[in-house]
Amino acid sequence: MKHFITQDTPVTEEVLNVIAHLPTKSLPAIVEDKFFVKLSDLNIMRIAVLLAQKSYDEGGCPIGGVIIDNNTRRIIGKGHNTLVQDNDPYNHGETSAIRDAGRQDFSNTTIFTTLSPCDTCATLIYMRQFSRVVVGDVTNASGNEQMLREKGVKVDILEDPVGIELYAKYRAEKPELDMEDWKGLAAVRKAAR
Ligand SMILES: O=c1cc[nH]c(=O)[nH]1
Repeated sequence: MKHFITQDTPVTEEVLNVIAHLPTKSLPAIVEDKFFVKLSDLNIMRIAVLLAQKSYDEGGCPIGGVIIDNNTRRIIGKGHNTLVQDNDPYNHGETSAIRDAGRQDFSNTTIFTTLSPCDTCATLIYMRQFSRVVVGDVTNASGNEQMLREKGVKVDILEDPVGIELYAKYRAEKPELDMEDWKGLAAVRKAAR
């Protein structure tokens, strides 16, 4: 059957939003491989930011992640933070995308994250041997980029102004949630002392 999104489909925000919302497992039936080849790093980061927006709209922390195969540029995993939605003390944008991709060899893949990875996500990124991480926001948070480079992960900064604005808005609205999510409950308690 012909794919719904083909190599001739223009790369628009609306199409990227559909891809963000579709289950990853359904993508091969709906999106032609040649469409993925057309997507630039900026386009993939937009998908991650649209996932961050989805989380924000659900009342959660606005951080999204997308994992692509370096050769085919096909999306093999994606997700967003669900600390609030799932009442899960640890489901970050990156871990959500990694869980979606499953237990596999990530050494020929790139993970896009809308926010600079926290200590735990950064550790997971090098422990699972990702070849590259693309970071969409080092304005609101940063710190693990150098460590990742030293561990052999290629780090590219590709800031997305919409994602940066969204995160700054959320932080201003929910500073405690931001701190709990990024630094843990220990940091929240320390700040309250
Ligand atoms: O890397 C991070 C940090 C905070 N929250 C996330 O979802 N990811």
